[in-house]
Amino acid sequence: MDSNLWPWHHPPWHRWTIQLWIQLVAAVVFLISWVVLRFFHILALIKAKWWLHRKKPCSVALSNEEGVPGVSIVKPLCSGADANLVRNLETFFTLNYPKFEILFCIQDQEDSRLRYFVESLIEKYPDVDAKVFSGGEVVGVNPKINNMQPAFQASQYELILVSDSGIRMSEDTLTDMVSCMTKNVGLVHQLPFICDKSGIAGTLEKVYFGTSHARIYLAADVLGFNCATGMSALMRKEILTAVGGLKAFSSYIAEDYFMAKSVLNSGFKIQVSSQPAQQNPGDSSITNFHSRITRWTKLRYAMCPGLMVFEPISDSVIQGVVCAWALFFLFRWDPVTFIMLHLLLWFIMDWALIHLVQNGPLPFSKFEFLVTWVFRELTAPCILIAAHVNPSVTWRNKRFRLKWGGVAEKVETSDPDEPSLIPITITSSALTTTSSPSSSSSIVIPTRPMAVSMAASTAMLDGTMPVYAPLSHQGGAAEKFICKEIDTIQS
Ligand SMILES: CCCCCCCC/C=C\CCCCCCCC(=O)N[C@@H](CO)[C@H](O)/C=C/CCCCCCCCCCCCC
Ligand SMILES: O=c1ccn([C@@H]2O[C@H](COP(=O)(O)OP(=O)(O)O[C@H]3OC[C@@H](O)[C@H](O)[C@H]3O)[C@@H](O)[C@H]2O)c(=O)[nH]1
Repeated sequence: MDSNLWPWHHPPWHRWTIQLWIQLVAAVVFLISWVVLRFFHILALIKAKWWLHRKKPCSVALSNEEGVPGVSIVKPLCSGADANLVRNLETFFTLNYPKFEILFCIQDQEDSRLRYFVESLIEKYPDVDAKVFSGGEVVGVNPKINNMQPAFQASQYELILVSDSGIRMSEDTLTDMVSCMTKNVGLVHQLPFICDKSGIAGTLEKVYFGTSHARIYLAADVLGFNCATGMSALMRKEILTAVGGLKAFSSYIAEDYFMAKSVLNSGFKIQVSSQPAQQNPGDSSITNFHSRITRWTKLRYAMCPGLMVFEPISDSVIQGVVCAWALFFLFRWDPVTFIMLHLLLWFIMDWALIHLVQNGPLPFSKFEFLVTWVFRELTAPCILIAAHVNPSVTWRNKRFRLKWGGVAEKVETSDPDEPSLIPITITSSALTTTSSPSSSSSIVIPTRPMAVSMAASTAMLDGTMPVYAPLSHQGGAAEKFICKEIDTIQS
């Protein structure tokens, strides 16, 4: 090739410095990453279009008990304010699957609030086989595994569904998942998604799980990478038992990734179910969302350090900037025009993807989507940076240090995140008319509004304790939550 011809604005090849060669290699790598990411985007769209929300779940019709595999549903529950908990749990009692048991795992033996909620539901649905385990068993570092251990050991069926506390089910979700568990499949997981919610935090979560997360999750699934998250995962018990049961995963915080790895190592496939997971947390906030996504990023970096390079390159803003530079370096293309076109294409593909994942009208306008999408894409690089700043992870007020490979160790702290407790008597009529608390015992309630409402509702429903809450919550959100909670249980 005539060395003066290309790239025409640089000196001839034989006069190139090391620096120019490095720039050339970087430019080519960036442009390849652009093509690869568009390919991932297209794969995700195809998978979403042809796999998600299919009318007939997978292949088998599972309508009666004959020959149907039984499912032990393990529900790890731990204290924390969540106004949707009862409604979410109730959806497991109304599943139309013919053969299942629900094993509730209450982490804290003293947690009378959770016990009350669970026992009320068990009483309301006497035909559903449900049991309560409390206190867990310490078999390792991961508190979710410790919490689930007794239930796992007592489980009677061949399939285990690990289902996090914030998950809702439609009547046919379990049927859909089981029918995806074909002969060579060992784990069926749900694409994480989120229920419709009003408010900025709900919109942000929906935009994230419907675009950025769904893109990489579905593409990874098509390409056969292990991407399973453990919020809703149906597994063959024999595979877990063969590697030592849940205990085998207790040294990791990302137990979900390692469970899926075991399934793959045992020669089985993992399969994404056709219904996305319906996360329905009652305590959505932008802060909660960011700390959760940062925690997940830290877990991924510890497990697969290569992602520290690949994830930034696959970020829309970072990729736009580096590719704009690459095209300028190689062809003197206008960087601003490229970035605008790049973001527009990315936006349109994300818009199409979220529609496929949602499979119905979105609970926000196009304008709200645009604003939230821009916010999410601009803050995404900050999350990647934040994951490097502090290597320890905080999960439900417990802190862990991650080692390379994903093994975790607990960091003993004085729990700075633990809310301070202050008891203040509430004197609202909305509270006092629904129970007659005795004054013989007392409870202290955290200052956070949601926690106040939940703790107060327990006391109300028990009818045995006086109710305390900060005066600032009287007549406000706390009371409304309490009344809603009581209605849900009593109806
Ligand atoms: C030029 C090439 C660009 C390649 C870009 C690759 C970017 C990969 C980014 C993310 C990896 C997949 C993330 C899936 C969502 C995981 C959500 C999550 O973090 N969940 C955790 C908590 O539940 C869980 O413990 C983690 C589970 C899976 C972690 C996956 C790790 C490694 C997978 C490697 C796959 C790379 C290729 C992806 C191809 C699309
Ligand atoms: O100390 C704990 C923490 C959590 N859990 C349970 O673990 C489940 C997931 O907890 P959260 O909702 O706080 O966390 P996430 O949704 O981020 O979890 C996700 O990341 C970490 C993985 O181990 C999980 O499998 C995955 O679902 C819940 O059911 C929760 O009750 C415990 O039982 N004990």
